[in-house]
Amino acid sequence: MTTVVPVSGGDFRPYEVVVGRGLMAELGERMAPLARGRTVVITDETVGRLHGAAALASLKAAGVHGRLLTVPPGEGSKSFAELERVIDRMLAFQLDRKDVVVALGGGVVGDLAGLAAALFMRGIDFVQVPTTLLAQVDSSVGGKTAIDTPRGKNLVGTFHQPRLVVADIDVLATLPERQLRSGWAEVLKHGLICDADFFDWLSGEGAAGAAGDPGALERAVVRSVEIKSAIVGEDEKEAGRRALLNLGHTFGHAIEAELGFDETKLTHGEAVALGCALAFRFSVEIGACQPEEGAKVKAALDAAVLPTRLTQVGAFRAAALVKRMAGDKKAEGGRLTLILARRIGEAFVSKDVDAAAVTAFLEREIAGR
Ligand SMILES: NC(=O)c1ccc[n+]([C@@H]2O[C@H](COP(=O)([O-])OP(=O)(O)OC[C@H]3O[C@@H](n4cnc5c(N)ncnc54)[C@H](O)[C@@H]3O)[C@@H](O)[C@H]2O)c1
Ligand SMILES: O=C(O)C(=O)C[C@@H](O)[C@H](O)[C@H](O)COP(=O)(O)O
Ligand SMILES: [Zn+2]
Repeated sequence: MTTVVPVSGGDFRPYEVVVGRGLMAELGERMAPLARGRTVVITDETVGRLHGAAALASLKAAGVHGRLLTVPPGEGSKSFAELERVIDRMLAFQLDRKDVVVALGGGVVGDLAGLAAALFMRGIDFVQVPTTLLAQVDSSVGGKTAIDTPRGKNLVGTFHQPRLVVADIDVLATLPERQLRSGWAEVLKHGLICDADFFDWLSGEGAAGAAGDPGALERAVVRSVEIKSAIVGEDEKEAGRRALLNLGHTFGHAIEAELGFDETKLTHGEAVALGCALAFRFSVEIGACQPEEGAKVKAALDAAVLPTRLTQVGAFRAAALVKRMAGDKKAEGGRLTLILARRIGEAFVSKDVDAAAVTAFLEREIAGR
């Protein structure tokens, strides 16, 4: 069964997220009304090899001319250098304002291609065809596009909403296990933010999704997209409620930056898992949340073989992590903003968090206490 989740609200043009099986074959047909001219399919080398031909064949069958533009796989492609190269190729292909970019890949391709589309001739349309679980449940929806700088994650970017998102559950069959589990962290995050029943299902019967069961994956993708769509519709530019989607990310992004964005050490999803565990433990420590809730979060993450302790990941300095956290986009005047929780399913934005308390907390975590 195919599910269509609408994304609408605020100032942006509404669009649909289509979730189901066998959708790659329908890509051309679904895109034809948007792509009056040509498309460039931006992908990475791995996804291009596995799914590029199917995407191009589907476009061709619908009379849409497409060509592939390939970037190296990995977080390193979210860079000024790669952005420049991609835009230069788009100019060399003589794309014009009526042409459409297709982002075929995980969150890295989506963030980079989305930013290239936003900048090219001051902005052209783009379509997200997410091929990782993480991209299907999170990065393909909501219009955040960005590259990293050595100073931090996603520090240069725009809000540029896609015209359409096509999430084919079948493409997840080729995804390595570790990537599937990374995406699962963002799925669990959606339950933790605002849907305790969803979290309970994910921790029980639904956990089959983390092991690749397509039925459970489909349900997890649909519910995640519904949750994200509702939040983005209310607050596109993260003036308030959208910051909840950053649960686990203030810690997570700092940890990723300290590891030099090396996903062989820690993927984004793993960083989010660890960040969620830390956010719940800190919430317990300040008395906002009961210890049993933190334990349930850790159990769900452990079951998905995701990290929950800094000591599992590497050696860190608390002061260095807190310095990174103060440079996060949610920080105001260097004062920390954290997403904390009252219970599973009820996260809240906490501004002006005491940096000394966070440092002391992290020192204990680093010492394994
Ligand atoms: N814009 C947003 O709202 C948002 C949300 C969450 C994450 N992100 C960003 O997304 C990025 C992480 O995305 P990701 O986890 O998808 O990583 P990724 O894009 O690097 O993909 C992970 C790996 O899986 C491979 N791959 C992708 N699809 C495949 C498939 N179907 N079969 C086999 N291999 C496949 C890729 O080549 C890559 O090596 C981070 O940069 C993060 O900051 C953005
Ligand atoms: O869409 C959002 O909003 C999110 O926060 C989703 C996050 O999972 C994602 O990693 C996002 O890219 C983080 O954004 P940032 O603004 O904290 O860089
Ligand atoms: Zn994320």
